[in-house]
Amino acid sequence: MILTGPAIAAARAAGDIAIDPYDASRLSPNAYDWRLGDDLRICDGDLDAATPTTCTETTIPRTGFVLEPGPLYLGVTYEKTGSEVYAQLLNGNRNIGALGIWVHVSAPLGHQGHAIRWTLEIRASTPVRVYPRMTFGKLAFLQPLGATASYQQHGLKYTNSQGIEVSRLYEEIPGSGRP
Ligand SMILES: O=c1ccn([C@H]2C[C@H](O)[C@@H](COP(=O)(O)OP(=O)(O)OP(=O)(O)O)O2)c(=O)[nH]1
Repeated sequence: MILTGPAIAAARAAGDIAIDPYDASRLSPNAYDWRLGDDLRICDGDLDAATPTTCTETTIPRTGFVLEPGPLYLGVTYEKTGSEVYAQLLNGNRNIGALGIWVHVSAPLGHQGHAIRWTLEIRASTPVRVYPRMTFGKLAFLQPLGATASYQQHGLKYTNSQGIEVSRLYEEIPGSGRP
């Protein structure tokens, strides 16, 4: 089941959902309108799943930053969101899709028990200028079914994520160039 906007507001008031900073006017019928954070990492060259990705870091100026087709950009949500009770689905929205922007690459799920500023894997289909703290998509909350589970308790790779993080899949690949 997906939470309605009023249900998201009520769950936040009850302490079951954290959205920081929060702005009630960003609620829509079934989601919260999240924003693009200020920082961006531009991934360098070819990527290798067995090696930590190297990136060039930048801050998106108030005058905007042009995303180009081709490079993979790692961005971050402006909001820190999380819930011990609900799972989350982070996506773009109609406005962002119509600008040819992918806000993540095949990674929409936020686990229960994981409160973070999300890492975004951003791609552009055509050159497009983006601005810090612009609305970048919709965040939905889902009522899970089954025994209680928490990402935090499982101590998975991104448990202690602080802002933008590169893929840590290299930790799983035997003989990889792990640091
Ligand atoms: O684009 C995304 C997708 C997910 N997450 C966060 C939320 C989620 O709770 C966590 C783990 O996501 P996922 O389960 O997809 O990670 P994984 O690649 O399977 O790694 P792990 O082994 O840690 O589960 O990462 C992001 O920051 N950005």
